[in-house]
Amino acid sequence: MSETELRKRQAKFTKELHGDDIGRKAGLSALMSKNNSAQKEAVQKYLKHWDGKTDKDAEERRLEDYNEATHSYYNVVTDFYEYGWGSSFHFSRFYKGESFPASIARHEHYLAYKAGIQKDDLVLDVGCGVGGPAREIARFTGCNVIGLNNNDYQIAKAKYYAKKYNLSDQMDFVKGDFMHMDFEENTFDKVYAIEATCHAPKLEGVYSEIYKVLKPGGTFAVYEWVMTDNYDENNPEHRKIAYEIELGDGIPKMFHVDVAKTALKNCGFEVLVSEDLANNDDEIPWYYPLTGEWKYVQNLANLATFFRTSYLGRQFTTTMVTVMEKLGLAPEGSKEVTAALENAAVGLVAGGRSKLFTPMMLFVAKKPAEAETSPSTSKKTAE
Ligand SMILES: CC(C)=CCC[C@@H](C)[C@H]1CC[C@H]2C3=C(CC[C@]12C)[C@@]1(C)CC[C@H](O)C[C@@H]1CC3
Ligand SMILES: C[S@@+](CC[C@H](N)C(=O)[O-])C[C@H]1O[C@@H](n2cnc3c(N)ncnc32)[C@H](O)[C@@H]1O
Repeated sequence: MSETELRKRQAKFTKELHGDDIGRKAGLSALMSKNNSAQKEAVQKYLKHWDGKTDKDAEERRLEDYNEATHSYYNVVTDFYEYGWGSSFHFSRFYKGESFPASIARHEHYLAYKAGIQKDDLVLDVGCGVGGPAREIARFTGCNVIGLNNNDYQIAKAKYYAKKYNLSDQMDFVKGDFMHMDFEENTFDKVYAIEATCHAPKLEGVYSEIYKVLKPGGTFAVYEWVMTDNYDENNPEHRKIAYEIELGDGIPKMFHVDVAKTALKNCGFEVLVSEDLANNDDEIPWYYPLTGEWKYVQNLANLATFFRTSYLGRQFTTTMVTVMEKLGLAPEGSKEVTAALENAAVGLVAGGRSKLFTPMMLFVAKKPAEAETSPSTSKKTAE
């Protein structure tokens, strides 16, 4: 199917699934408004690739179908993410006494700072979600942001929030696959990506597209999801953790940190910073909201978030969604989505505790000032 046909089909399906009036409802009330048969189809489209198989053929199929698989994943999890986490879909470090939203915002500010984003810069947010980080970074720096996303539902939501918070003049959100970007070469002053490029079937593909659209001398900063140096692909215990993360988070294949670093260099980037922000002595680990350990609760105002993300809260949500599905209040397949998200939580905590995995491998990379983009090279690596 051609790219244009796929886009049309995905846009039509989004209308069927979520209706026309996207934005006003979020979380469980948005879930309750979804079309039943479309939801069932979306859940099947996502889960068909995660049938427990970890052999090369199964992996190959997931890599090939990355666009549809991820599109379907975010069609079914976005409402749960907003309900449980908020509108920035990423992790962060936690300082003692710091509230949950403050730490999420600080993580975004830090990336903007490392990327050197300035007032009036034109910035690309690769895999922008519903625009939480774009809104924060635009306010923080005064830059202009284009958010790129292959999920129509999230784009509609991001546009709705930008308007609601009077930020439409500073940002726009466009549909597109980050493996094949439509922007002109040398367009953006800075590019950032937060916990999104791990959905790529090949990191060289997305990084080379970023290189292409970045101006010479421009900076790309990314929080990458990778398996660390402690990870051994041939160790079944390790592979199980990686698979749980892939399944629960809609990722075709978790790559090793060296794969990411090498990919950046192969695309022509000069890697200025390469640091695992999770590899530290922080008293409060990044994955604490998913562990349900009360000792880490920093702020009573965040109790609702803490409860929803904790093991107990997740069981509560699963039970509630199961009952809602039985009563016809939630669309069919919602229960399966909460089960997949449970895998995500378990895999992420196991990966975090064992330091086999990090969601915050910070890379800051520069496109050399004298760089000439050769379309043939960037095309070749994108394939
Ligand atoms: C998928 C990628 C690359 C990044 C997303 C990171 C996180 C924002 C999510 C990873 C697992 C998610 C879960 C939830 C919210 C968003 C995540 C932490 C829930 C807490 C949402 C509410 C559900 O009832 C349970 C979910 C568990 C997993
Ligand atoms: C975990 S979310 C992170 C969103 C956002 N960066 C944030 O922190 O809130 C990953 C995002 O990547 C987007 N994404 C995944 N694959 C993509 C692709 N091939 N092209 C464009 N966006 C993609 C998803 O739709 C989703 O918005």
